[in-house]
Amino acid sequence: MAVATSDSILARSLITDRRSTNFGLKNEVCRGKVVPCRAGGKVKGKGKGRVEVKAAVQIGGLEEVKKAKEEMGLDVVSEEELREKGFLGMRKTKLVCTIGPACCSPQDLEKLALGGMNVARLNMCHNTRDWHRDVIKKINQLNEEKGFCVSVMIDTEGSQIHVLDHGAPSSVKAEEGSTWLFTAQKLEGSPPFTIQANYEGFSEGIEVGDELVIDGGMASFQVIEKVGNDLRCKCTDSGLFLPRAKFSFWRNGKLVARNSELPTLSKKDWADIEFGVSEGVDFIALSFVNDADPVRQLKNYLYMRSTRVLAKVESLESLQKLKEIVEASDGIMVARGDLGVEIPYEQIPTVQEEITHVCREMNKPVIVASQLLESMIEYPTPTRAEVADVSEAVRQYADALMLSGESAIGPYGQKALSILQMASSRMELWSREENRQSILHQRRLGVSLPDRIAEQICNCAVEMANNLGVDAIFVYTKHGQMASLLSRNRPYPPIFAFTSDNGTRMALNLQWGVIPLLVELSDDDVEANISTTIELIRRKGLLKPGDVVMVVSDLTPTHINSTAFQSIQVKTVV
Ligand SMILES: Nc1ncnc2c1ncn2[C@@H]1O[C@H](COP(=O)(O)OP(=O)(O)O)[C@@H](O)[C@H]1O
Ligand SMILES: C=C(OP(=O)(O)O)C(=O)O
Ligand SMILES: [K+]
Ligand SMILES: [Mg+2]
Repeated sequence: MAVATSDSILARSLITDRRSTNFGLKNEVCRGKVVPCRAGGKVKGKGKGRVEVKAAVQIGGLEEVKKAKEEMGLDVVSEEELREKGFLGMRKTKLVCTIGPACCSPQDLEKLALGGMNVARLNMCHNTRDWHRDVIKKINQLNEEKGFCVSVMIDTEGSQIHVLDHGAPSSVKAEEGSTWLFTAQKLEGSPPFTIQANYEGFSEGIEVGDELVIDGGMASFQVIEKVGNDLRCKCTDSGLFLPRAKFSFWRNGKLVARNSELPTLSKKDWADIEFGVSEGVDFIALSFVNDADPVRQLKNYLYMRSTRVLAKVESLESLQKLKEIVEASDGIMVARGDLGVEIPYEQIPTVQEEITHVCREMNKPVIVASQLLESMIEYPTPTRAEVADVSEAVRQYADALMLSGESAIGPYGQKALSILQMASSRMELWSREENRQSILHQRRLGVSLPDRIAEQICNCAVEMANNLGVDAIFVYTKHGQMASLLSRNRPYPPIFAFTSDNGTRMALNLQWGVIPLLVELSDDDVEANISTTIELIRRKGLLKPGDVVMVVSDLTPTHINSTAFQSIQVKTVV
């Protein structure tokens, strides 16, 4: 252990702790002995914890490139929010908006970006690839020309048994006691009381007496006869068939598990994935993941690309294999729409809390999705119950909240987004005041020593940052690992994650409390990185004298002779 200090007592007191970590120093380990070293670098000490920050020395043509990149450093929305609300007032919970016909013009997309949309979601169930391509192009333009930082996610269609044809353009009502035929055969004309399912094997394993539930409870039927593959059913609970309404079968109060017969990644999904990759999307969300295999398969396919794979938890099977799915993926979506078709409603709140907890433990970002402000698809105000649901997801420390139809087809998408924004800021403040962060336990993640050191550094850094009341945490990251380990601890101050990898920047957009910035970073000069980035934020007038920044750095060796460097430093801006 080495210590940079003007005070030999501090150095000697550290000897009592005999573990050889490399906290705050190049990792030359000496046990039980104080070895004085001369520190280089460009940071001058000025009393305890007080330093003078000098601009990094920039050389020749590099300067131009660096300046250009710096301009992309902080996105316009974070900058504005920081000016308006200060470091501690910044929203930490990330916001995802589904883009649909109601919000796909450049003007609408810009309003959503200004309103705090961090990730735009494109649901490949709907519309054409050309339409999606056009939206991606508009978002890229907003990012490049107007300084936004909006990531793009595509969401696969996946395979699910649903209504293909119900004989009407919109909804059809089923009255209690009426008898209906469910078939996979193509319908000729619009025969009454007949529903076409999308999958030939939809009735396999289904028995007379089973219950057929539409859209998780919109309407219910009892199977009264099986004719070949067709099912004749009697309506036991009246309701509506909507386009693409979902089927689930129940026996003795339990779901008859059947989705596993369908492939998670269909031919169309692979074509959509190829499309997404060629368009450079940042996230691919996989629908109806039942185990870790399709996630691994897709990750292998994406090998060496920065595209992140999110698994949607929306089936009974995915709950049974939750941990292996979380482990294999880069993040999770709690897709409550379909999940509510597969498990009884009353289980959704506890299942959501469990999933967010597991994701947090395993350090994977989690999105809580579907029906957050459902009534706003029609009305300009949410129900109070919806606001309470949103706040609960924030209280559980989900990384992100998602709008679906509220933004895709509703006329009040921007307002819905502003409600998510306000409700999350409010609950984050309350959680901080109640000191709820400290209640959360975490399991150890890392196996190798460097991973364990990184994890410990981030855990300690956040505890220190909260106790000291620092204004911001700065971290330098290649793949986003250190930034996400800090985020996992849900610190009070925002985490400014500096990276020279744009893929990492866009992926970090989904992580709680992280403001990702694209900058040119040195591979071996930590002090230069620190002074350049502090200067970058200070030049914008966002850091002022007296502000305290905690700097966490982790430099992995790039060649054999160099050493790892991991440190926590607390700097007061002068
Ligand atoms: N790209 C799109 N084009 C047309 N309509 C869309 C699009 N994306 C979403 N929608 C509409 O918004 C609704 C809500 O979106 P989402 O929750 O993603 O889909 P779903 O309800 O099919 O699961 C959809 O039912 C659909 O009517
Ligand atoms: C987000 C979900 O998936 P999709 O909208 O694709 O059905 C869901 O089911 O909640
Ligand atoms: K989908
Ligand atoms: Mg779904």
